[in-house]
Amino acid sequence: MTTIEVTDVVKRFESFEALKGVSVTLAEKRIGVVGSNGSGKSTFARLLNGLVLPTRGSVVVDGLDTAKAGKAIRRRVGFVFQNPDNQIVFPVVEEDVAFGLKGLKLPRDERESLVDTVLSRYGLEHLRQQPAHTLSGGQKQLLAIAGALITNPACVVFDEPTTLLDLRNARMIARTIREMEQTVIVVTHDLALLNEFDRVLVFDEGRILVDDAPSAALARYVERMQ
Ligand SMILES: Nc1ncnc2c1ncn2[C@@H]1O[C@H](COP(=O)(O)OP(=O)(O)OP(=O)(O)O)[C@@H](O)[C@H]1O
Repeated sequence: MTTIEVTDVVKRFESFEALKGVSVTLAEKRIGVVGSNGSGKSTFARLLNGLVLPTRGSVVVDGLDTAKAGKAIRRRVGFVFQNPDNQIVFPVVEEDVAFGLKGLKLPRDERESLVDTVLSRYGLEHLRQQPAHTLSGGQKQLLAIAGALITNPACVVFDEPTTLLDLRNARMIARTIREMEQTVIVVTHDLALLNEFDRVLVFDEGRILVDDAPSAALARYVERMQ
């Protein structure tokens, strides 16, 4: 289990405060993050593995501060972006999925075996030689998840993982997330995705407005949106 301690975080982009003092400790296995457009959810998600650093305050992951140990934290906390096209960097599926292993200096057979395992876990083994840009939207999202998981992070942050997908692929990704062994933190507008989660945070104008079990938190969110 991963514990992430966010303490009094302000994030400013030039003069705009996207986060206005957020404090929360995340230690549950499945945490959802919802809120209106521009409320700071993506900024919060990116803080959790040091993709964004706080202007004030701190983010500490299992005792490591994101401002000082970003690289070690990104091995522990993976990130899946909303649009898999932003995450796919190599032309061929098997090369792309292996990207996270670069720099780890693994022997070739060990690397190959990790690639085999992760491709088969996400049902992508028959596509391994295929150009990544020819995959369907759902397959690309699975490839992005496979690429984030190949280094076996303890926690994975998803930023709107089902937004670009059709119903069938959205359901497949939802099931994939539900079945993951890792700690997952999911930013989404798809409230049904969070039904069986442990905890839901509702963001509003750069602050956490509600922090509760899914049914209570989502009811407050829906009420507020009316
Ligand atoms: N790099 C940046 N530079 C300037 N402003 C930014 C930057 N990143 C985010 N913002 C601003 O911070 C605010 C919060 O953005 P964020 O992406 O965190 O919202 P969000 O809740 O994820 O929204 P959405 O649901 O639309 O994805 C927005 O007003 C956005 O314009």
